[in-house]
Amino acid sequence: MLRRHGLFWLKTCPRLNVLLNQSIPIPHLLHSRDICQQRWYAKGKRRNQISKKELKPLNFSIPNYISVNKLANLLNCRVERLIKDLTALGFENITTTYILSKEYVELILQEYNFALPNLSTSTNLDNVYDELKSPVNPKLLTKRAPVVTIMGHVDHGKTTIIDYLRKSSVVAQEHGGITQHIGAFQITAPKSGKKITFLDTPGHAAFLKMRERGANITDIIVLVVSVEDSLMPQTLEAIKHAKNSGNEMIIAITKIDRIPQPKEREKKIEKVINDLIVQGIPVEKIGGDVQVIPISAKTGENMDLLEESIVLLSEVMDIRAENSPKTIAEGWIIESQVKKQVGNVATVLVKKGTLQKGKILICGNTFCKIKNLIDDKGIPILKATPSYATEVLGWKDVPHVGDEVIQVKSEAIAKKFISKRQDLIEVQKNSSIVEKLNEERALAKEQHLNKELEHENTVQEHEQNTGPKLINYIIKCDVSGSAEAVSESISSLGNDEVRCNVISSSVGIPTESDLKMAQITESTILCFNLGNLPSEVINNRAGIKIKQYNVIYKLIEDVTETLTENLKPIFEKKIVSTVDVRETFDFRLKKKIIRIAGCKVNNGVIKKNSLVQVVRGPNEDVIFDGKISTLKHNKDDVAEVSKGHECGITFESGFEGFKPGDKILVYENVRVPRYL
Ligand SMILES: Nc1nc2c(ncn2[C@@H]2O[C@H](COP(=O)(O)OP(=O)(O)OP(=O)(O)O)[C@@H](O)[C@H]2O)c(=O)[nH]1
Repeated sequence: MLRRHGLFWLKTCPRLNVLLNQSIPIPHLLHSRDICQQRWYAKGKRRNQISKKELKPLNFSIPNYISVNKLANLLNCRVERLIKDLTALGFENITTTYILSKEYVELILQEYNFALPNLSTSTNLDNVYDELKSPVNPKLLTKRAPVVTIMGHVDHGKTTIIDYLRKSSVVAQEHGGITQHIGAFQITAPKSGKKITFLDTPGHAAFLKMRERGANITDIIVLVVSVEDSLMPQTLEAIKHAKNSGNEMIIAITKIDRIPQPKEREKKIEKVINDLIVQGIPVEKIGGDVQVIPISAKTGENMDLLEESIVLLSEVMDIRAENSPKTIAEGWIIESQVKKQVGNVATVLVKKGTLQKGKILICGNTFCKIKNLIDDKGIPILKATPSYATEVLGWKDVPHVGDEVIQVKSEAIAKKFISKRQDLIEVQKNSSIVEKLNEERALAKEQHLNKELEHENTVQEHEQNTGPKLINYIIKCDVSGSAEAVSESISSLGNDEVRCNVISSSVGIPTESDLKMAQITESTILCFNLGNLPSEVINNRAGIKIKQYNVIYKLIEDVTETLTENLKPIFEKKIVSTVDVRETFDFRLKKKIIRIAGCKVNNGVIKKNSLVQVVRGPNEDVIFDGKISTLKHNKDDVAEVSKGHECGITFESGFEGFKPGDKILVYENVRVPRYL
């Protein structure tokens, strides 16, 4: 493992002395590529100074992964020497079986003065498709409609505003009254006749990620605040996102019809405005440019004003996009799902260019030849221009929400780039497997050493080493946005003892391979918004637990409960009776003399097999902790003796160290309820 901080290059590597006085920050091990790149960069000058003559030819090809032992063989050096050099390079706890990735091997080979073939390029998952895009040509920019996101606290009225705007009832169709995924649609503002595209972001905290994406692909954020509640936690969150995204903002104070009394209404609106000022929003009242519009989406009061404000602001912003016949189309996936009879469908918000039937799009690991474009009213359309959100049919696989869509010239190009991307994913996956393997080996070694030093609390140490207990889940949802959101909201649940572990999250009914994966990983499958599941899934032969939900907080509650049940039990002693030792008797049984405590029960009941502590003196020092062995009343064995009665007691493990004046505390171990 690499050291995370401090000087990286040490004196033991003579070629590295040049960097001795530089402190190179070392990022987390996972970013091995970055680490290598930093080192290459830091050493670039020095590298250029090494003449070609000094370099040794490399007569083997560098494998993607190789153990330290095998590398030493290839380099024809002793493995102890290689380990020493690796330690000097910043690796820790290196063993002969430690696996090195190609990037590290390249670095090491350079240290050993080998001539390297072309180094790994800096292509990564974020930029692998960049070369497909066309550079922006300012001359071709034309006006486009603003993309508006409505944000705010749960139940403050986002859906009702959208509902009013498009005059269709969305509120009534939703499960649990919560908007469960981003919907997008374009309206023509009735007064100005200008177009506005709305993204309907969900109000529940679980959908934070989707909302973040909404904020990033939007031009204007309409922040909805209920006049009755003023700013609430999710309003503050939305303000934070709005500030971070740098989008323009308009405030809509909703539900004003609920306060008909003008003076009282004015007072409440004032309070909301003041709360906004406290949050650093430059509203017009203090000379800022953020407009505040009190509205009622129920009665329609001031709704025209809100639309006009959006149109006006977008005019000022002069929002444009490139859309010439040659422009390569780009956009974002804002929703995706598998639809019965239609197949894979994704809503694409067009950023530039035009989507048309027959064009080919690439997105993540999938592509599509556009079969059809459908607008938000379910009507097929011929093309979708910038700022338009349209359902795109024809995807080979369901694309992920938030992923970028880029037009490509042919299916062959799409396939070529997808395979390039998949190679990168494979490398990344293998890297994490290798890292895990290296860590497991290091842990095993550590545990082996610990075993040698083992003493009474070894078990406890082991528990600490192995980390929290993982409760595994596989998530299946109707749309990929929900799958991500559900995964996001439960994967942070847990503590140091028990944690939720999301094995996978995807769209669609659980498949055979999901069930297999659940069996191998002992996972529960959480189904969200999937409707009725086939009985072969519910009653699967492997007995995999399948749980179904259509309200997100019920799902979170359930997972939390399961995690809580898996917390280690904690017991507390509860005293149920106290007994005084008054005298002691010696009783001869065959050849053995047995000592009996002659006692009186002060309160409660003492039972045969009761757990007891014998305590002594004013500090009640415990001199015995265990079970009683026999309980007698007069000369008879009895099951229990209650308050006020006398009894004779012997103790387990032959304890006879009691004397008159001692006290016996009878207790029960009571399980203490635990919470996450
Ligand atoms: N009287 C009145 N009621 C409103 C107004 N706006 C919304 N409501 C009501 O407030 C409740 C919540 O409204 P929604 O539009 O579902 O709120 P939301 O912010 O979209 O909620 P989530 O999707 O759960 O985040 C519903 O019962 C609406 O009828 C308004 O302007 N006036």
